Amino acid sequence: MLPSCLCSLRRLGAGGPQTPPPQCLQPGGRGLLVGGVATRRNHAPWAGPAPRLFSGSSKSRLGLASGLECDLATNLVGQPLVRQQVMKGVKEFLQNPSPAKPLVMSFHGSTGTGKTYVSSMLVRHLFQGGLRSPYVHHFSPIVHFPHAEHIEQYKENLKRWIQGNLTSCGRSAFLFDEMDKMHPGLIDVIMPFLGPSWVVYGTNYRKAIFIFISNAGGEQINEMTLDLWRAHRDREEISLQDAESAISKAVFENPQSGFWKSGIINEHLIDFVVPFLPLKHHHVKQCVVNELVQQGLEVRQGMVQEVADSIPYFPEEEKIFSSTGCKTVASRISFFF
Ligand SMILES: Nc1ncnc2c1ncn2[C@@H]1O[C@H](COP(=O)(O)OP(=O)(O)OP(=O)(O)O)[C@@H](O)[C@H]1O
Repeated sequence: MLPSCLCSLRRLGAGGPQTPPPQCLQPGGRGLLVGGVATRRNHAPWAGPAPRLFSGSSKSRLGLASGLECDLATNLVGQPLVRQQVMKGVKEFLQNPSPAKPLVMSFHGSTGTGKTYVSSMLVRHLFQGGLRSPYVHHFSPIVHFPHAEHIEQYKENLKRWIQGNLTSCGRSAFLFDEMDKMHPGLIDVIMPFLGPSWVVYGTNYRKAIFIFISNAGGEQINEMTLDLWRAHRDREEISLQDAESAISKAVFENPQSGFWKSGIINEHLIDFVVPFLPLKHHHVKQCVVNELVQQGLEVRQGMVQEVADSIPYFPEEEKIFSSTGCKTVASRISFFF
């Protein structure tokens, strides 16, 4: 049973106007890691309380989780397993004032299935300002770690960046996009931050959130979903265990993957491996409707059908699952409107 629909509250500013986060804000607290180099030092020791959103009771933290749950239920199309897994992780984590380890989730699936969408939804509910919050750190290999020859420097910078920001504010989130494009070996530098150890370099890192996003395992998930469809079974019947082992195998066997031979996988540091399933035609139609509503445009069924029909589907013959998920929906609407 869903909680009463509170999801519009934060979007409308239920947390009040966008007040600057009073706590955890330290000089140099916003900065960018450009080309693997922090543009501002961010290591100021900070003894203040956690950000407002995290400093309340476990009840008020669970209120944030309810908002997320509602948003996922209302806007995320065709991914009940994702909803279930993400909410399980977030609720358990927020409920516990003293978590045993950071929350580490890894999102896998083919393009346009909602990985980035869900991660930004998650941080929007948990952090005022969402992706723009100074406590949310978003890394993209192409932007932040572009040159393989600088990997040692990147490792040092990344470790210092995480350490500095977690020393300043333990309730921070770190998003690693396009893990399949990350240089193998780089990500292992953050291993000490992902485990249950109480203190690393003098700080408790158990309250952080780490999210990895990648296409790795997407083909295997699609294949498993297709097999279910051929067996006349629901795509949601995909077993989490099977999906997890297929994903682990796929990332582990790919020498291009950021997780290749990674201790993060070996040491089982990921708490939730979240498979994003390929979307069907009717899901794409729902994405079109959502997009029209969001853009304030009139929803005309004929046009919804046309946009959904214009997207490529696989397998070639039966055309069951969208090859690009809902990714191109927004850009296509202008052609048909
Ligand atoms: N399951 C979904 N439910 C609702 N909207 C979706 C879903 N999947 C994708 N979308 C829409 O498509 C857009 C692109 O999706 P998103 O960026 O999350 O894809 P992705 O899985 O991260 O893809 P990629 O692997 O290419 O980065 C989203 O901003 C959202 O509007």
